[in-house]
Amino acid sequence: MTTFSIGALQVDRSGIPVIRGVDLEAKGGEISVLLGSNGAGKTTFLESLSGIIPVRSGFINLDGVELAKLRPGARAKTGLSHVEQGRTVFPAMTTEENLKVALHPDADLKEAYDLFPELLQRRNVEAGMLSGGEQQMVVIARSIVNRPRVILIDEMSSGLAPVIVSRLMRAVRQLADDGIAVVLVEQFAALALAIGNRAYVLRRGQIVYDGDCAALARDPAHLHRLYLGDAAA
Ligand SMILES: Nc1ncnc2c1ncn2[C@@H]1O[C@H](COP(=O)(O)OP(=O)(O)OP(=O)(O)O)[C@@H](O)[C@H]1O
Repeated sequence: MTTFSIGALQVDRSGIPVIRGVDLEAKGGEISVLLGSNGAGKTTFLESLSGIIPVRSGFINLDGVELAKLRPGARAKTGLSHVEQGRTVFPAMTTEENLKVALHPDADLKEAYDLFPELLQRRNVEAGMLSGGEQQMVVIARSIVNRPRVILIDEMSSGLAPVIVSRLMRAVRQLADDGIAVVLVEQFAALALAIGNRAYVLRRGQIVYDGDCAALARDPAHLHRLYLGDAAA
């Protein structure tokens, strides 16, 4: 079973420490939910894992392979996939062309369409013409065509209607049930905790909660205090 293990991670932005000694473990078959208020460092954390920005120190280990010094493409080849914020489809290309962009010659689109069968009837539509929810489906589906072991998902729900968000959450649960280790950064804390296994709360670049999703979901007041820190004490 996949183990994605991050330890003592430190990341700076413009010379300022943003991630300050983070430990996190994500296991295959599980959703690790990462919560935290705006500016806590969630996007910076995911970007440092996939190699978009460099780490200052610490380790990023995927099933015994150390990733922290590898380029983004090499990290992807070891099985790490990153669904970035902002639904970055290629608008002039069709749904299917978008799905094929990152496809290895020996891979196929079956799993992408199994995850989101609704994309089949939209396969020849230009991605720029799709709804926001459909575009998010394309981006998530594209992230699995090369069979990653780990998927990092950043704010997939922003600006989408609740019924679409629920649909996406079900799909993300399906990915974990298929054995992938999912790290889910999400503003809709209650929805994410409902499908997740392990929860982490990040505040000012440090983990202030590491525990069960269900326990945190049962105690919204605790979650609120974790978000706000001393200000809520
Ligand atoms: N390109 C950058 N250069 C310098 N500082 C940055 C840059 N991007 C983000 N930061 C700073 O790093 C900190 C963490 O930002 P980050 O976007 O990682 O937080 P976040 O938890 O993802 O927030 P949000 O929920 O708003 O996306 C913030 O203080 C932010 O101002």
